[in-house]
Amino acid sequence: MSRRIAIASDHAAFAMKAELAEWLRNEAWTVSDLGPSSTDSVDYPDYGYALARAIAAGEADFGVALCGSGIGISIAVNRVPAARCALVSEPLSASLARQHNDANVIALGARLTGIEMAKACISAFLSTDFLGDRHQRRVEKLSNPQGA
Ligand SMILES: O=C(CO)[C@H](O)[C@H](O)[C@H](O)COP(=O)(O)O
Repeated sequence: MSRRIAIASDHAAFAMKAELAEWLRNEAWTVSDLGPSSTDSVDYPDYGYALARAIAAGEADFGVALCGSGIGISIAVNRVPAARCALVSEPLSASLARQHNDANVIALGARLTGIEMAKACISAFLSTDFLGDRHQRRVEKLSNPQGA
């Protein structure tokens, strides 16, 4: 299995991004840090789109998207059709996002979720497979918002 993961944030989650990137590298993931590179104030859509484009281009298998609440960047990521981003705050939702939704990006809120809970969510996400079957049909419909 390929182990390429991209991570991006805004300023509010810069410290969490740095810690999670180092942790993921220690967990044997090849990590692409898509920024930002400082705590200067930035706009989460810019980084969410960069992360989603990396997923769409096949440059990463999974993504981690971070902002203060996780809300803004998850909305941005989900505007790129190839990305399926799940905002979570506990590990069961992270597992279900993989099992039922084939999510390829996990979003977390650095101002709401502690670092150890964030790691637990990411561990659950990355160790869980998509179940397919009836969920496949539903996930395919996510790529066709105009309907059949
Ligand atoms: O997008 C968000 C809220 O939906 C994030 O929490 C952002 O990180 C937040 O809006 C940034 O706020 P700031 O006051 O500019 O730090």
